[in-house]
Amino acid sequence: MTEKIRETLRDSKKARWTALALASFTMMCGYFFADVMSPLKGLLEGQIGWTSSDYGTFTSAYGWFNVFLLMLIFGGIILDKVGVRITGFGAALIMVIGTAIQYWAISSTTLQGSSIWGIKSQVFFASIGYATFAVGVEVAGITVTKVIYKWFQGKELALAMGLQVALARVGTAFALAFSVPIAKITGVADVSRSVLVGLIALCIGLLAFVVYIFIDKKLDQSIADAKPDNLEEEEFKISDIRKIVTNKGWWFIAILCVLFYSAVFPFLKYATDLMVNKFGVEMDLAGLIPSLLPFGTILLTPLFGNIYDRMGKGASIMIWGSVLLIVVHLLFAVPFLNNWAIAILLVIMLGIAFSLVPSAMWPSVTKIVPERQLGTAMALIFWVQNWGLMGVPLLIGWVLDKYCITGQTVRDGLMVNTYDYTLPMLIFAGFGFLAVLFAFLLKIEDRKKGYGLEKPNYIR
Ligand SMILES: C[C@H](N)C(=O)N[C@@H](CCCCN)C(=O)O
Repeated sequence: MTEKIRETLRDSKKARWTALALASFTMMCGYFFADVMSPLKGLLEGQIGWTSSDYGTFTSAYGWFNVFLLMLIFGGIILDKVGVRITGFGAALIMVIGTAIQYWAISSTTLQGSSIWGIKSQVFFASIGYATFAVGVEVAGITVTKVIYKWFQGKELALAMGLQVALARVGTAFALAFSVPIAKITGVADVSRSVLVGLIALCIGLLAFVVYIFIDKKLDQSIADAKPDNLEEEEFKISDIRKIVTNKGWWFIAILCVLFYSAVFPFLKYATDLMVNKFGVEMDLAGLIPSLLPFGTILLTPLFGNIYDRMGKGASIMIWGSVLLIVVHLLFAVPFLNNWAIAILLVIMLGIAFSLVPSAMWPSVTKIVPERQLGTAMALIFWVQNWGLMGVPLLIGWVLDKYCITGQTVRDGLMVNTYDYTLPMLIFAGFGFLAVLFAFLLKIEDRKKGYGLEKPNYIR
């Protein structure tokens, strides 16, 4: 007698894609807000008198609570202990609270003129708001990974994760493209207006997650109904943290992650300046070339995810993506390749690398650790990654000031330094070399342990 496999809600295409759309929408709003201030640096200086170091303090706040107060790790543990509904709701709420604090700080006139611990009060509270928001958005990021695994395991797992990342990139692209127009919409520039739009978007994102909670409850009910013997699943224990950090495969992914992302996100922070100094692009247009990066990844990340689902080769995809990263940064370093058309080509190639690695890396984590440890494992990877995202921009800034100043010039009526970017680009290429090494180690470990990284995710 053949036993019929009982279906759960995840077998309904409509239900699982709706669940993905809701959770990804919340993340998209988070990514929009994460970058809403990036194009406003000049306006912040002009409108509310922020200096470059004020702006630097504010951006570095992203890691304050996540890295130093270990909030990200606590978030992962909470996720594995209490599940996606409470954690996701809490994370989305924290994003809203952080954003509201930041909006209050930026729009308030009462904070101007005073300081706290040597930091302008307005910068201080805006940074506290941003640091709070960062806890929410990072914990939401790991929660969404678990949400996607819950719905898409054995199905279109990497495609779904790729689509989630693609929607997040849409959020980033919207912030880069529309933050300045929003601030200037009435003709009088007001940076707080863009922050307010981000706050409204996040409130809608919170509502979307509330709707998700209802579908998630139905999924759990359908799983319980379908389980014939009603076996209790093993629960996450604090001792599982030891199991994660003694897992070599997990370390290889965490190190690959910090190396790869350190050669992309921190590079983007200096890319506009690189366009001016090396490729001779006008200041006003220089930001346009790096801003092309998210657009390519919107199409390519799900495409590569789909390839991984159907054909496997996850570890190989990560190796190829890291090799491409080296090629891009080495070509950026070659002094005579200084035509802006080459810069565009290299950013497009970087976009391909930045689609290849994430499309394979995040689904691969689910093959290396069991579901009950997924939140904590992801949180620990993000934590390691956040050190790189915080430290590498500081390292590059220090290298530029110490070794790369070539002279001075007048731009926009201000005397500024000119830089030779060869050394910073070689440093980024060095991260790429190490990333390839760890991607290979991961592939070898996969062969030894049989994680199935080279196998398709889709079980027909
Ligand atoms: C910045 C954040 N820690 C991060 O690494 N985000 C990834 C996407 C993670 C997707 C998890 N479902 C990114 O590439 O933006």
